[in-house]
Amino acid sequence: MPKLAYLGPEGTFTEEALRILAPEAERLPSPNVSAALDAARRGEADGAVVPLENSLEGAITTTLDELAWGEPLLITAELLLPVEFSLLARQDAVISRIKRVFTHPAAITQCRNFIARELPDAVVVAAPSTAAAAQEVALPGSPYDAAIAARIAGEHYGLVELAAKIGDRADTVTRFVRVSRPGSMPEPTGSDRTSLVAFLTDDHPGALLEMLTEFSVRGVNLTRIESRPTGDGIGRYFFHFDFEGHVADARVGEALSGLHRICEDVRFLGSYPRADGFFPQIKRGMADADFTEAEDWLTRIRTGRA
Ligand SMILES: O=C(O)C(=O)C[C@]1(C(=O)O)C=C[C@@H](O)C=C1
Repeated sequence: MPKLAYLGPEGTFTEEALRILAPEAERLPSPNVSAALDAARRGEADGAVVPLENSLEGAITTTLDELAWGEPLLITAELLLPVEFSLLARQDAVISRIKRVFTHPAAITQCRNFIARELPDAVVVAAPSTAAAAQEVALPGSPYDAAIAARIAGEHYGLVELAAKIGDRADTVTRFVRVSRPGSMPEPTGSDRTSLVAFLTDDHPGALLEMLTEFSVRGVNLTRIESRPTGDGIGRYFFHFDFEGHVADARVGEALSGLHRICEDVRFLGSYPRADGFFPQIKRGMADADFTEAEDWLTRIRTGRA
């Protein structure tokens, strides 16, 4: 039975994602995303499940940076989880008397309208996770009056639900990934995604365009691009890419080789089945057979057999 670290404690959305991605796994709650990934790196767990992006808020930057800089980890699976938030408090609480709210920063962003409308005078404080907030609010002497978390966290920590579905949008989803130490990779399915980070050699006009061209000329469709600061000064960025296809696909392999040639460094973050099951249309001339045929043609020319 694999052991997977996750952003805990019990009752986080990440735990819900883990239960769906790996129902058989033993669960190791961690206090934050970095700790969950470190548990996987150190071998205390066989892998980890962490949030990567949200349909309303965008990238979970801690996860992006951890995957870019720390000891390499590979994404082996992804999951899209609808997220619904509740306002949770101790027994007998009333909304009008809530002055201090505790929750994860991602939840603050996703419930901005509710907070402005229903809790205009409340101070909202960032918690390590939504479930950590619920756990804290349940303590008798807690300085917080309410938590914003999943309903299940309220049930788990004995809180009452003062308001349900308080997110700004009903259709918000968070994308979670399962990661493990480099080793075996999921086989291509035809409905795959690949992730990587690329570091520029130097800053020059068209540097990003040159990287994008490596994808574009091979018909590789990007599904996410993100720039993140390198930390070396204002204006210094590296890039995260998610795109359709598997590293075993010729067009993806060629795009990766191209990036490797023009970038200072490229870190491969894994090829894995897409959660939405979408099978992309492969552009004319970009299927594996087209690459093989072109390679054979070139060999015939080079060996004087054309
Ligand atoms: O705090 C949690 O419950 C989490 O699993 C983290 C997290 C996130 O980082 O985005 C996950 C889903 C929601 O978008 C809000 C918080």
